[in-house]
Amino acid sequence: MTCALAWLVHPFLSRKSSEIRSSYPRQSNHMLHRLPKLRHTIFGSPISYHQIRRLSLRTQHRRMSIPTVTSWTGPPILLGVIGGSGLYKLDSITPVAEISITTPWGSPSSPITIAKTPADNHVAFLARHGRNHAILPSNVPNLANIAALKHLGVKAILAFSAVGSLREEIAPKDFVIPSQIIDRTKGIRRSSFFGFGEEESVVAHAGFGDPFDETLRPIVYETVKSTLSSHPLTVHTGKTVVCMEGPQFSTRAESLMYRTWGGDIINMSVLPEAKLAREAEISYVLIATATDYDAWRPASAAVNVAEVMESLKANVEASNLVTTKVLDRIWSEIDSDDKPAVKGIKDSMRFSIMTRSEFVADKAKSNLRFLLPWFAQE
Ligand SMILES: CSC[C@H]1O[C@H](OP(=O)(O)O)[C@H](O)[C@@H]1O
Ligand SMILES: Nc1ncnc2[nH]cnc12
Repeated sequence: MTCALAWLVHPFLSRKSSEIRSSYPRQSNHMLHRLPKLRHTIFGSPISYHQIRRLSLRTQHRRMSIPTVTSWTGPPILLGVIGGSGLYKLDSITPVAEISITTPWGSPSSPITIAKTPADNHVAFLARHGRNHAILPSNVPNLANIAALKHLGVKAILAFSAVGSLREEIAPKDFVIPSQIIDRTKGIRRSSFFGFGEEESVVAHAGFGDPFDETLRPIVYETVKSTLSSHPLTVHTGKTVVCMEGPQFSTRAESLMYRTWGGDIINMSVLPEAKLAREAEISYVLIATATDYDAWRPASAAVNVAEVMESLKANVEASNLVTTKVLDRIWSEIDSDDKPAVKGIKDSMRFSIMTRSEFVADKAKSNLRFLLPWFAQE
């Protein structure tokens, strides 16, 4: 049944291939000539639009009619968007290129789409569970996702997540911009760029008291609220998200316990994503969309995938509407290093790393410089 439902809601699977092809604007060679500012390189050498065009035709993504590149030298990409369940692409903004990046921590969940907002700002989008939703929450390559976005120059991430509601007043289809997190993951996900792998001998303790960026959170809340003001739903903020391991949903006893702990909503994805963004010195905000009442309501059936899917379609439509406004609004808060949302986090890890650089192995240094270019340079 799960498969059948996934098939129904998945935007690619549920549509004919001809529809998919035509949903992306075609860029003729002529149009590409009219974008002189977009310069791409492959292995450091500049390549022409004709080469990009030829390359892209060789890939499976040619049906999207956007070039596939391995690095980006076009306009700055200050904002990253991570799409969650149901949000495998952004329909409301214009894709201009696709980037395949490999990081010291592997490849991201999906190729990264560079897309243009209505105000012509370039943002990077990736699908957390992959475009075919084939990656379980416990298996999401969070380090690669965050490192790839940071490497592209991203200063803030707007993440989307489908969540269960632990409160009567948060109804399915409501939006929540949470302010706190309770960690109920089970230690099976790597949750730090430090202390593991090549970076085993590097100790760092990032501050995480306010897990979401407190400058951007109220701005995102106000923008989402005004964008959806005519919709029959409520936008909440100042709530706590419980992040559980999954993939199974909670028992009724667990769901009731999370309520006594102060949990308001529950998902399986915000961690370690938010922790890794903090270590990468990227401001992070979550837009959560409620899909169900989890398992705490005595008279209601406990959540199942069918219930989640039912809300998901409306949530995805509303999320696409929200992105048309919120991306440019966030951009205006991060377009210079003097803005509080950038200033507050830039260089913050300089004061969190305990290990002196002379004790760090060369490989660990080069890996960490992919993320934090200033690391061990002095
Ligand atoms: C599809 S129900 C459970 C699944 O949905 C949420 O995913 P995401 O946060 O990526 O939207 C939740 O965290 C679980 O991974
Ligand atoms: N009830 C729930 N528990 C965990 N993650 C979810 N994502 C959507 N609904 C959820």
